[in-house]
Amino acid sequence: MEKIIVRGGHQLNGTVRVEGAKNAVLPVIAASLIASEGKSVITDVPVLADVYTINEVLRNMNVDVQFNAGKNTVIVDASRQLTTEAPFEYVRKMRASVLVLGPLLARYGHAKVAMPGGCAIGSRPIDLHLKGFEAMGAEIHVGNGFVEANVDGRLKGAKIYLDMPSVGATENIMMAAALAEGKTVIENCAKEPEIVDLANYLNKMGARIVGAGTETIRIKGVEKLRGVQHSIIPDRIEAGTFMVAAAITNGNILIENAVPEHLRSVISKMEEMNVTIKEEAGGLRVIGPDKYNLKATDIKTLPYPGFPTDMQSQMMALMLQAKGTSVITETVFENRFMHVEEFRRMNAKMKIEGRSVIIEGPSDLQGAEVAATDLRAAAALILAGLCAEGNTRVTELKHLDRGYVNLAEKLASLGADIERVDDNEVMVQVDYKNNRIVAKLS
Ligand SMILES: CC(=O)N[C@H]1[C@@H](OP(=O)(O)OP(=O)(O)OC[C@H]2O[C@@H](n3ccc(=O)[nH]c3=O)[C@H](O)[C@@H]2O)O[C@H](CO)[C@@H](O)[C@@H]1O
Ligand SMILES: C=C(OP(=O)(O)O)C(=O)O
Repeated sequence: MEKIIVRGGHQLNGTVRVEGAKNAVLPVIAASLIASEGKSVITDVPVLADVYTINEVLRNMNVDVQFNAGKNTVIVDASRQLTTEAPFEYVRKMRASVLVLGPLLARYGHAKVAMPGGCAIGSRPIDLHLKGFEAMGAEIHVGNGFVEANVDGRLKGAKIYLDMPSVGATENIMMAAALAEGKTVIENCAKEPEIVDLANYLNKMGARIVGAGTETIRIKGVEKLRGVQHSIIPDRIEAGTFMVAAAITNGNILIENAVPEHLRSVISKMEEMNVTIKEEAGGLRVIGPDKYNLKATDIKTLPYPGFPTDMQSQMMALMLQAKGTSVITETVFENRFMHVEEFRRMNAKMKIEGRSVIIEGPSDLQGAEVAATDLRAAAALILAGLCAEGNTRVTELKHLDRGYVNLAEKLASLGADIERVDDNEVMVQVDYKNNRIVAKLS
């Protein structure tokens, strides 16, 4: 079993560049299914396991997908006749596979996708996606582990109010509505930067979408969309993860390509904790205070522009180092605290009370063997390892590889003592496409 070994106690300094956003590239690649003419050329694509998975989902439907990982480019040609199914083997690996539902339904009037189950962070139903399609005239049938959607002719534009601002439902409905007959209005929709990126992409393809990034998105359906070029926005969660790496090690890191406007809630909370953050031409500079000058604070995760749930576990690692009592309340997912037990194995002083975690800091963290429970938990445990005494061994790296490109290598380039090793603790390099070791480095 592969693991990452971190030996704590090193200050991180230097420059690091963030990749294109995982949560933007997945819907953008899914949306490429709608283009019945031309090729889509997607650039700034991060080389992640999830990108390989979404590419496989599309190939399985007869889409021609070329991934040039060296150039961070995916070229999608969906102009031939496609099949309209996504089996469980893909949805199980990556829930974002359900994002093919909207594009397929809009283009072919039919889609069949395996029902995603729950996962380590909560039950994660897709009822709001399905309600949206139903409002546009689709018939939905759920059975035998699949959801099947059908419509005679084209979907019809509709007024759709989302009970909660779901990112995936907003994306799926927006993609479906782009090809529907007439006008669709989505109210109480998600406002994440990744929604805006997807709307920009669809508009370049010929869609007519306004209001992305606000509570109400209006879409005038068109008959056809064509392939275009699009570059993916930078990953705000990867940027936030490096912000914590600087803050937790009393380091000084310039995070290139970070977009400050996408990180306002994270910046403001870290500033409250005494972290210095400067916007520079090249990106964001983050300077951590001495361990005993990090101040405790409270956070509550919320839909954007609130504090992102995808930064919750990394902030928890930082709060373990802060002086005083910090409280984290998770309101987006019902069960995103699996990492708490792992932190406890590292001598963290914290307890769960309902949807909150109460952290008494600063903890004298001790290295231990810990298992990643989801991808952000993987990053958070590595971050805690950066300031723990002794060796921290993080296992279950399949979660990490879904969402971070070479995190260990990037942290090492900033001065961390960290390596990825195989069973025999020999340092390795990994091929994310085939999920196997390609080189032993020591
Ligand atoms: C690939 C991707 O972009 N993933 C992100 C996306 O996930 P995802 O799109 O799955 O997250 P949602 O915004 O849909 O989920 C938010 C909440 O709404 C609930 N819900 C959602 C849909 C639905 O039909 N019914 C329902 O009840 C979910 O269970 C959850 O409690 O947004 C999350 C919230 O910012 C992030 O943590 C994920 O990293
Ligand atoms: C929860 C996440 O992703 P996903 O929705 O793909 O599981 C995440 O990126 O932290």
